Amino acid sequence: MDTPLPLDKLSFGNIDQDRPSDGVTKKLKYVVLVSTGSFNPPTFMHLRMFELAKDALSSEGYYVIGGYMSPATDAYKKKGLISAEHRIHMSELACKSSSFVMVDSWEAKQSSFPGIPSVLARIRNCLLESGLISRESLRVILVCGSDRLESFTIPGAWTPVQVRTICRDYGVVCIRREGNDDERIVFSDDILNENKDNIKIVDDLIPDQTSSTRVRECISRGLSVKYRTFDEVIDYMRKEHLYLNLSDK
Ligand SMILES: Nc1ncnc2c1ncn2[C@@H]1O[C@H](COP(=O)(O)OP(=O)(O)OP(=O)(O)O)[C@@H](O)[C@H]1O
Ligand SMILES: NC(=O)c1ccc[n+]([C@@H]2O[C@H](COP(=O)(O)O)[C@@H](O)[C@H]2O)c1
Repeated sequence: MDTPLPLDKLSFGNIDQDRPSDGVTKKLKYVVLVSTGSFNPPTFMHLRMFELAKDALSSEGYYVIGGYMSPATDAYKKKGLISAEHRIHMSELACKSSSFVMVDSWEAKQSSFPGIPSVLARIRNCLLESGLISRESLRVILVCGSDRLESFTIPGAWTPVQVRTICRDYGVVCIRREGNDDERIVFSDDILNENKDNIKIVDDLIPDQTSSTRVRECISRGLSVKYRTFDEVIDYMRKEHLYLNLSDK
């Protein structure tokens, strides 16, 4: 299925002006951030992750030119996962407030589960084919939370090839979640440890434990989710009667 990658929010800025003031002289690299997830529904935290990753990478001399949320396909079959159509639409509503984050619906439209390396490769290839950026100056980096990083170490959840590809060929920015000991996770796993220089762990000064599960739970109990996610997402969920009954699927 031909799904064009949206490019409208990519911004190359003025790379000299944006050079960090701490005298970092290494050549700036353009970064595109990618977050895969169910986004069932998207929350403020899903967009905050991009802001946190961008701040962290900018301070190291990288230049973040854009970001993509990649909602999972229905073939992911996670409990309570509502249709990709709704999740894509809500992710698009969530991204409206961002100057640089877009939605790539390619993964969501696949009839089988493509796996994160394929999502990252697809985004990188589309960007290179666009002619906007050269292979040497582009880095595509996965943004995730601690639970995803930890899942890389759970036997059977991923193949070693997938984890190595993600960490070595792309890189990971991990946003610490629920006070997780991410450093220990990296240290105690062979593949993560051998790629530790490509894994950046980021703490939010204001940690936020919002999760989609908790948002769904609030909705099903008739509780407010205002200030947990975007008003447009709330309006959409209300209009479409989403998550009212958690035993739906
Ligand atoms: N509060 C948070 N702090 C750090 N990372 C988060 C947070 N919420 C979500 N993430 C990360 O966002 C990515 C996409 O998450 P996902 O869509 O699975 O949301 P979730 O809140 O974990 O969902 P669910 O509760 O349905 O499992 C994952 O890498 C996840 O770790
Ligand atoms: N082995 C794999 O490739 C694998 C395993 C689990 C999750 N995922 C990814 O995680 C996303 C879903 O995330 P959550 O389970 O956090 O909602 C999907 O987009 C999928 O790409 C991939």
